[in-house]
Amino acid sequence: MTAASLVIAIDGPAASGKGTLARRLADYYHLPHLDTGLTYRAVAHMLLTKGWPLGDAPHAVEAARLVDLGSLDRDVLSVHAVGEAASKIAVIPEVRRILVDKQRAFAAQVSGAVLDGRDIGTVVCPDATVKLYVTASAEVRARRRLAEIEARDGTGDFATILADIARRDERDMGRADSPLRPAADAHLLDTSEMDIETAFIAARTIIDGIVAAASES
Ligand SMILES: Nc1ncnc2c1ncn2[C@@H]1O[C@H](COP(=O)(O)OP(=O)(O)O)[C@@H](O)[C@H]1O
Ligand SMILES: Nc1ccn([C@@H]2O[C@H](COP(=O)(O)OP(=O)(O)O)[C@@H](O)[C@H]2O)c(=O)n1
Repeated sequence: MTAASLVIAIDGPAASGKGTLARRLADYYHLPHLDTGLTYRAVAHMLLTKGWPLGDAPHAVEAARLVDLGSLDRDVLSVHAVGEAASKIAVIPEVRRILVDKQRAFAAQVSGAVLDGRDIGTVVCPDATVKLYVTASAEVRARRRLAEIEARDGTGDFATILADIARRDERDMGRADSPLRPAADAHLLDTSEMDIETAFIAARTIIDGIVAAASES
């Protein structure tokens, strides 16, 4: 195996640190990175902007077709309310089908790629070279999200954020189409007691081990 075929799939619940890890790994291995959550957020944002209900499947499908991976604006889409809305439109199978096609095209680049989301190891890239399932306790995740919100606009309530995270976990893990769960061959990384650097080193150790074993075989 060569670095050119390295596809790293990272899944996990909200605020587990998968995006941070994905960006660090993409930088380290010189791979393009796609935060697939932004694609669901882009659909939700379009519906919210137009004032269409989040359960309006035909409009959500139309919005999904318009998603352009090259113009996903993280600053606009990372707002807490858009994440909440994204998990509501993410239950619509036709929306998932359209976005998964775009995500697979991204993963198929000759350079390889890093993708993070909820169903990368199970649905989008079932043949990924390495699959990581990043978790942390709901309390730790809520604390991280609160710190993030406070750093951005200075206001946030821990109990509300914890309840939002619990609701989002339930929706993401309980939906019929592509629920959040670790792929059978995913490596679990519980970052509850790891800082960002420690999680990055742990992930690299797993990836380098898999790449080395594959190049020997
Ligand atoms: N291991 C970690 N320790 C402490 N904070 C972390 C860790 N990983 C991520 N964070 C912080 O937690 C927040 C959520 O991380 P993020 O990568 O956006 O999560 P996700 O992509 O899973 O939603 C960010 O503010 C990030 O800086
Ligand atoms: N591959 C993916 C990525 C996100 N999503 C949905 O999109 C929502 C927002 O994803 P995100 O990754 O941006 O959310 P955070 O983990 O950053 O809070 C999730 O709660 C999921 O419902 C999905 O269904 N499948």
